[in-house]
Parts: sequence; structure tokens; C-alpha cells
Amino acid sequence: MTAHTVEYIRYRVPEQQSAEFLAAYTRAAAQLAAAPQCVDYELARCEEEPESFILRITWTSIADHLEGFRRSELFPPFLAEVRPYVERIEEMRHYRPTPVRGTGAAVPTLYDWAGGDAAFSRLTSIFYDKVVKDDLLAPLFAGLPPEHAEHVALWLGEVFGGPARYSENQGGHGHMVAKHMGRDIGEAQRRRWVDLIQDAADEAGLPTDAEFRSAFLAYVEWGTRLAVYFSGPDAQPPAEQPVPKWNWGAMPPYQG
Ligand code: HEM
Repeated sequence: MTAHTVEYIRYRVPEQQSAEFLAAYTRAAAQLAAAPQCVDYELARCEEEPESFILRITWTSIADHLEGFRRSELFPPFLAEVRPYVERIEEMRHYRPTPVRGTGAAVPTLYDWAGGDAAFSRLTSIFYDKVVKDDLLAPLFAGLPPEHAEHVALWLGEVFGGPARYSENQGGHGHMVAKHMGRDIGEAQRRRWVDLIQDAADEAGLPTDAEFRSAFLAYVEWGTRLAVYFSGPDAQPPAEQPVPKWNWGAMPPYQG
């Protein structure tokens, strides 16, 4: 689990001071934005009681906040802005995140957006039909077991937020990495893999929106580059770890 700590500062600011309070924090935020100890921050205002504000700051650690940021040259200008409101503070403490965290269903997974199991089965079946006919890739996949396409579909489904069936039934991350070891995949082969899976995505009717395809391609770039590394002579098998989870990244889906 992360060592990050979350500082919560609760303020009660009279209505007539709230505009200047927000303006002061807008200026002070420049120091937070510049602080390497600050992961992110957010000042929220209470909907039911507009005099209540909560400032949430995620710090890389409590020590980084107290001994790093507070002793840095960023702190005096930060304090100068917020000092008039110190007397308005009702709580100022650090909280360590617990494992109880997650996301809701407001944003669909890439797996659901793609069309679930059926979409990934279509994708890998079309893809490996191309692979076995491809001049650069066919030699690597000689004697491909017939269930390979379905295994890769399970892997991709899990990576993109679907059920954990590759982890539960196919040996998980370690098994997938082991399948690439010693195969000596070259850059031209990797690039061909990337090209063919995009052609297969088109033919399989995967969504073509910019957000989905950019997230899909980002994973394919990342995954193929790791496959090349693990296929090479210097690869160290990684410690056992979960199947990676890919998400939308910078651009969530456009839901109109
Ligand atoms: C995002 C990139 C990639 C993913 C998600 C992926 C996924 C997988 C998975 C899940 C397996 C194991 C299948 C099983 O459990 O039976 C596998 C095996 C394999 N992969 Fe990949 N792979 C990727 C990139 C590549 C690349 C770039 C190449 C070569 C150009 C490659 C060549 C192979 C080969 C030769 C096997 C062994 C097939 C066999 O069982 O005979 N992979 N891959």
C-alpha cells in the first residue's frame, strides 16, 4: 500500500470572507503545485453549509510534509496567503489511506466499453489468424496451441477491467511472462504485432472512439515493449505480482 498521507484541513469561513478565502487559496495553490512533496490537492466547499470548507492535500509522506515542504522556500509565501484564516481552522490532521478504496461504476471499464468477452474473443481470433500468416511473426508462433487466442483474450479482458479469469485459471502474471522468456522478439516483430492487433481491432468491430483507441494502444505499446524485454537475454523474471490493470488514463470516455 502507498505511504502517502492525506492531510485534511477543515475551515469555517463566514460568508463575507469566503471570496477572499478562495482567492487566497488560489494564490497559495501555486506553492502546492510547485512542491515535490505534494501529490495533489483540492479545496471543496460544503453544499449544505457553505461556510464549511475542506482542504485535502495528499503528501508523499507525513515527514515530507512536515520536514520537507514546511522547511522549504515554498512554505513562507504559502503561509503568508493562508495565515489570516488559521484561526478559522477546525481540524488539521493527517490520515493514512486504508485498503478500503476503489472506484464506482460511473465510468465504464475498458472491457465493458469494448464489448466484454465476445469482443476480446473476436479480436484475438482475427489477430492470430493474421499472425500465423505473417512473414515476420509466423516463425515465432510456429506450433501455436489452438487455445492460445482464447488465453490472450482472457488476459486482455482482465487487464482492461473484466473478470480475473486469467489469474484464476491460467496461471496469472508469472505464467504470461514465462511464455515470452527466451523468445528473442525483435523490434520489427514487436511493431508488426502492434500493427496487426490494430487491424484486428478494426475488423473485430472494437469501438473506434479516440478515447478507447488511445487507451488500447497505450497498453499495447507498454505490453509489447515488456514482452520484448522479457524475451531477451538479460531478462529477470519479475517477482510474482498481479495482472496489470489498465484504465482510461488522461481521457475518460465521452459519454455525451
Ligand atoms: C501487449 C502485448 C502482449 C500480450 C498482452 C501478450 C499476451 C500473451 C499471453 C497471455 C501469452 C500466454 C498465453 C497462454 O497463457 O497460453 C502469450 C504468449 C506468447 N506471446 Fe505474447 N503477448 C504480447 C506481446 C507479444 C509479442 C510482441 C510477441 C512477439 C512478437 C509475443 C509472442 C508470444 C509467443 C510466441 C507466446 C507463446 C505462445 C505459445 O504458447 O506457444 N507476445 N502472450
